[in-house]
Amino acid sequence: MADTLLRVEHLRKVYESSTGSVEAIGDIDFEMRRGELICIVGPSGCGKTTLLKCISGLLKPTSGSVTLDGKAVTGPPPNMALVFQEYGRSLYPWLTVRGNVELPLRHKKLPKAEMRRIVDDALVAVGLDHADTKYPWQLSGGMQQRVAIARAVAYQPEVLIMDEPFAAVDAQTRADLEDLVRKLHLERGMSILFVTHDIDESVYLGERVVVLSKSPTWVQEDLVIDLSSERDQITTRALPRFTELRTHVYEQIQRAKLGDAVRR
Ligand SMILES: Nc1ncnc2c1ncn2[C@@H]1O[C@H](COP(=O)(O)OP(=O)(O)OP(=O)(O)O)[C@@H](O)[C@H]1O
Repeated sequence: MADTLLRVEHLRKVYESSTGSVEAIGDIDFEMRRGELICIVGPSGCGKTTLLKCISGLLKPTSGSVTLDGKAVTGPPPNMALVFQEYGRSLYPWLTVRGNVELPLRHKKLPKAEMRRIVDDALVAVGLDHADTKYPWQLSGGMQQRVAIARAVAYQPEVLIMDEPFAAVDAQTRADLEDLVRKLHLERGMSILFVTHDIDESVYLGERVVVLSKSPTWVQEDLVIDLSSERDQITTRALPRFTELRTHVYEQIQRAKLGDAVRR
């Protein structure tokens, strides 16, 4: 694939323990181009977190490989950022918003003015430029998740991995954060791999939706989302094509749950 950023090849993961072994990932293969926004969906417990842990170098696969920007992933890659569902646990309560966003940049030893410029830019990008001196516990859940996203933006990773990032916020905040992700992708060309349980969210956000089978998982479908890149919560979700796509993904997940999809 031209300009491949991330390549997952024949990835398999079996958890071994004293009580036996669990094959979480059967055989996963997919590629992501630079600048793409891909959503991953699948039935509950199918192996999404295991897959992300292998991609982010936190877990060693049993076999197969992950390659980022041409380099084999054998530990957490420096050019990757992660945003998780538990924003409360990913922010340091004793640091201000600015301090939290700055933290991963500190080892880059940037001149002070450059660091300030990058952090200011990231805070503006997520709409938190007015809140830089606040502490996480003074912010709403949605604002805290914006801080986590600003930290990832400031770090300027090659790829941003998001694991169910909006599962713990209310519906209105979730819609705003989805639009923030679309904006970062469109305006900054960020490459984003986004795992979600929410079928509508996957179709609204993604340029592709990768549907995983039930565990031990494999890629049941890799669907191109042929909606315009300019999306908005009201008109896009009201399009007949949006409804067709979400119905299709829904049916695929039902098949995945039943385990009746046949691997070609
Ligand atoms: N450390 C572990 N040891 C043994 N089995 C595990 C371990 N972690 C996960 N599993 C098993 O691997 C399978 C996939 O789990 P995983 O958490 O990756 O799925 P998931 O799709 O992220 O789940 P959810 O939809 O609940 O977020 C499940 O059967 C789970 O019980």
